[in-house]
Order: sequence, then structure tokens, then C-alpha cells
Amino acid sequence: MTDVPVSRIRNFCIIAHIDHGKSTLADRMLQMTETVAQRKMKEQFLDNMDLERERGITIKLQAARMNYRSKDGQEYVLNLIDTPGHVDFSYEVSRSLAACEGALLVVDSSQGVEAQTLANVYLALENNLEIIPILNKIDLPGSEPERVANEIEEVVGLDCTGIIKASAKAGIGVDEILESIVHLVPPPSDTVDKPLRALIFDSYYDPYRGVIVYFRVMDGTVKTGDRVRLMASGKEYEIDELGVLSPNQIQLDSLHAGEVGYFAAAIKAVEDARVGDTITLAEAPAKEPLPGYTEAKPMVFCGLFPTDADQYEDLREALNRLKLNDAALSYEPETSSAMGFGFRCGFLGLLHMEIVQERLEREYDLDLITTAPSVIYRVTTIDGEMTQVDNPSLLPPPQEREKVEEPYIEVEMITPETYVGTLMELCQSRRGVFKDMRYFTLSRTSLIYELPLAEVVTDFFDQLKSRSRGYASMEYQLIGYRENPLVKLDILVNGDSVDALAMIVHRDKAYYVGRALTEKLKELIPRHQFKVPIQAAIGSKVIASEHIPALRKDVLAKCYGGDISRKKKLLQKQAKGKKRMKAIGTVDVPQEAFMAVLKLDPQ
Ligand SMILES: Nc1nc2c(ncn2[C@@H]2O[C@H](COP(=O)(O)OP(=O)(O)OP(=O)(O)O)[C@@H](O)[C@H]2O)c(=O)[nH]1
Repeated sequence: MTDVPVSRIRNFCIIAHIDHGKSTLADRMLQMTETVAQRKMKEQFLDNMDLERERGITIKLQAARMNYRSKDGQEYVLNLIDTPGHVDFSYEVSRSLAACEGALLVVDSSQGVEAQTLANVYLALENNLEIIPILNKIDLPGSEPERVANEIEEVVGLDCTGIIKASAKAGIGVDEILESIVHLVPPPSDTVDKPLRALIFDSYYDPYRGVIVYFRVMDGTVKTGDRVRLMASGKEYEIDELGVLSPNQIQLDSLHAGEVGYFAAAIKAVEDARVGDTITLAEAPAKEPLPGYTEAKPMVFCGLFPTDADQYEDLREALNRLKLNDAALSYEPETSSAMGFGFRCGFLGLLHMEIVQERLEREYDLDLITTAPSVIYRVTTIDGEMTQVDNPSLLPPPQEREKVEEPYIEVEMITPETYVGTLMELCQSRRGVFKDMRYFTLSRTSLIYELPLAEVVTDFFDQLKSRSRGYASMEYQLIGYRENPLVKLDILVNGDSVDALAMIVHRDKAYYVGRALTEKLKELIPRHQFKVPIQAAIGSKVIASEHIPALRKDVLAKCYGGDISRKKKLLQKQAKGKKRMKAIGTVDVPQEAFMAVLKLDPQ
């Protein structure tokens, strides 16, 4: 298989908005090229993590090599490199695009171009990829191929004359797609004679073989037994096993420029073989690494605490194991006066955070209390030193700080025109700065705003979806730090300041947030035998306060000791409710309270 000439290799990826049919099309191509036998075909081969399948989104990238006999009578090798479909993973997307020469742009012909699609098209253009537009789902009665083709021309700037009309589900147009890959996507450059350079576009941890690295050979050849160096980390390894993904691993002896494959080399954690790093030969290294490597940095932080303090070590062990497979996850021990021992964890974004939490609870059977997400603030103290603060409770007091800066992002939203007003309102209420507005065909509009990231990591995305009935999409990128009058809002429960509830807010919003939060906490914290005051304060100044009245009766009072099974049931119910509670002083605070800030009614 490795004697395939470079001129007959095509490396491509699929760019599509969530649900526009990327996985269905990939499956169909695997089927038509007989890469996967029909009966072995699991539904949606490319997304093989359970969580992914349940959520219907692609998180990890993978690859598939297909042999395809074109109508010109020649055998081609088509390497499909999958890309994750969420903004949190855009760096990984950019690296998988860098491993390709072409991209299929799949657009649902009953919907249209979405923000996500656009962002990835820009990435593909930056990487000089040949883009082949495809209208999918033409079998749907609501399909409007003409309108959507116009939109692609107008918005993306691609010539859509003769655009392929397909239905991945019904298998229409897939032949044409395979042919167009062969004829339109350029072959890789023939640089087999150069020193080895291979790009890592994904990796995962296998408990038996160590890290499995997915890579594309850009120059030269790599063989089993080669000693390779990772140019960014400087580490060296000997390749134990090497091969291609079809999509299951098939062992080979060597891979040359243009080919896509995997290797195992007893690497202990994915952190040691990061996406974007360049592999070269230790003995005859390339002079320059491939461009574009950066270390994916966590942007969103939260505290994770076991409800049961005995689970602290289990939580450490679980994080340790997840980290083996997730270079972007960061964690360090955190001690909270309210919550006890736990970890401060960093994530690429909100989705990444949710995925990790869910895995910890589901796969490791941990009961966790999660604190509200925070961003990294830059604080300059009066003696001119700059520190980074990812935990609101650690913000230095006002007299010690000169200024506080917060990360800003540029957000692009694409929405039907009807929702423009409500989305602008949303952005204004989140301290957004209007930048631009563009109209596309048939009343679809692109809105561009600059927003503080902190205002987006809470419930911005949910708001966007609910205000637009699911029709708007968004994409964002970090644009830098800006100074703002930010203050720390402390929450006191029963007179004790709860560090895990502290937050950093804009001075002008502090009063509103304080009031809304105390009201919400009043709803969420159950009644106790005594009256529980809840206050919001800036420094020593209380700006809002509520109280939870004392309980009058206990839950068993009604049962008169008569009906034992009913009594048991009540107690069980109560115990279950308690599971996700944290005792703060003498007050039991439920998990929802720590996330209350996400549930405040919009201003
Ligand atoms: N009617 C119709 N439905 C389709 C077609 N292609 C895909 N679908 C359906 O659209 C839904 C989404 O398809 P997927 O292939 O999972 O979409 P995706 O783009 O891979 O989504 P992510 O993995 O979440 O990024 C599924 O229910 C498919 O069955 C098509 O051509 N016609």
C-alpha cells in the first residue's frame, strides 16, 4: 500500500456546520469505496466516542484512508481527515486543515451557511485549500438549492456554477463528490527526498501501547524502528508500530510524503505529542519545524470539589487519567474555606468543561460540585507587578491593585433577520460593542460584536439559541485584554463569605447581579431549622440581602410514625436530594446554587 505515488493521493477534510451531514457523508464514502464492509458499518464510523455520539457532535478528530478507482481507471488513495465541529476546538481544526490539500464544504440546502461553517472556511482559505462546495439534504422537501448556492457564492465567495447537489442519506451525488475530490483537490507536493517532517493532527492515549499519534507526512519518509524527535517538545522516541487508518489501524512498514497514518512509540501522555508539533528524524533532523504550532491554552476555569471529601484522591486520580488523553485540560489543587479540598481546572471553553465534568461523573463515578466558570483576569498591583487571576476569590483587594484587565472576544453571529433585534439586545446587556452588520440573501444577517469573554462563558450561547429559536449560530475568537472597572462580589451565607460563590463583575452591573443572585440563592438553598441570611457585598459594603425563613415542620411530621414504608421513602428522597449538597458552616448548599449565576434572568 505504501508504493502509492504521491500524484495519486488526495488529502481532504469536510467542513460543515453541526448537523449538516458531515458524518453521514463520511460514512457513505467509506461504504462506497468499500473501506468498511456494509455489515460492519456501525452507524457513523467517524465519531467513535460514546459521549460524542450521544451529544451528536464531533469532538476528537480521526482519519480514514480509502482506495478509490476513479472513472479514469486509476486507483487513488483518498485520506479523509475528520475535524471537530465546535469552536472550543478550533486550533485542532486548523491543524487538521493544515494536513490537507482540499476541503468539502457541506451545507444543508434547507438551512444555509452558518457562523461555524464560515469560520472554518476562512481557516481553510488561510491554509490554501481547494474548497469544493456541496449542497446536502436535497432530498428534503424544504431544500432550497438555488438560494443556498447563491448564499455560498455571496458569503463565501466561491463559484457555485455546477455545484454538487447531494443527499448523503439517500446516497445521491456521492459518486460525483468522490470524482471531484480526485479531479479538483491537488495532490500533495512530491517531497519524498527531503528530511522527514510530519504534522501531528491528533493523538489519543491507549493504555496498552501508549499514545497513538495521528500524523500527515509532509516531507520525507518515516519507518517502523525510526528514532524520531518532536521538534517543539524536543523529546525523542523510537517508533514501535506504524500504519494507516482504514479507519481501523492497519500496520505498515513505512509512510512517505503525502500519506496520513498513525504511530505508537511508548509515549506516556498526549501532552508529550501535542497537536501541531512536527515529527522529524533524530539522526537527520529537518532544519525548520512546520509552521503553525501553538500550545492550546485553557480559557475557562472552574473549581471541582468532591461532595464527599473522601473522594478527593479519586478525583485526583481521575483527572490524572483524563489528562493523559487531553493535553488542553489543566488542573491544580485548590483549597476553599467553604468547599474544602478540590481542584481548579482549566478548559478550552464551556463545551470542553462540560465534557470533562460529565466524564468524571459518568466514567469515574464521582459526585462533584462545580463552581461557576471564570476567565483569566490580568491584575496589575500598585507596585507594578502583573499577575493572572483565574479564581475570583483570589482577586487582590482594591487598595492593592492598579488595574484589572479582562479577555475580549470578537463574536460573529449569523441569524435570520427577525432575531437581529433580540440578539443585539443580548449583546448590549453583556457589555458588547457593536462592530458590523452584513446582510446575506433572503434575510439572513451576520452581526459582529466585541464582548468580554466573561459575559459569554456563562449562558450566552443558550440565550442566543433560545432567543433565535435555535436558528442563530455563533463563532468567536480572542482579540486581547482590556481594562475595565471590575470589582469582586462576595456572597455571604449565614454570615460566612463563601469563596466558591465569589465573582468578578463590572462595577455598573454589581448591584443588579448582587440582587438577582441573592434572590436566586434564596430559591435554591433549602430551608433549614433556622433563618438563613444571604447577602451580596463589595468589600465590607452589603449591596443586596435576602433571607430564607426557618422551617416549621420536619418532613416526617405528617407521618405520625404510622406508615413505615412511606417514612422510608421520604427519608430516601431526602438523602438523594442531599447527595449534591455541600455543607457550608451549618447550611447545606445544593450544586445548583454554585451555578446560580448562569441562571440569572437577563437584565
Ligand atoms: N434528509 C436528509 N438527512 C440527512 C442527510 N444527511 C444527513 N442527514 C441527517 O442529518 C442529521 C445530522 O447528520 P450528521 O451526519 O450526524 O451531521 P454532522 O454534520 O456529522 O453533525 P456533527 O457530527 O454533530 O458535526 C442526521 O439525523 C442525518 O441522518 C441528507 O442528505 N438528507
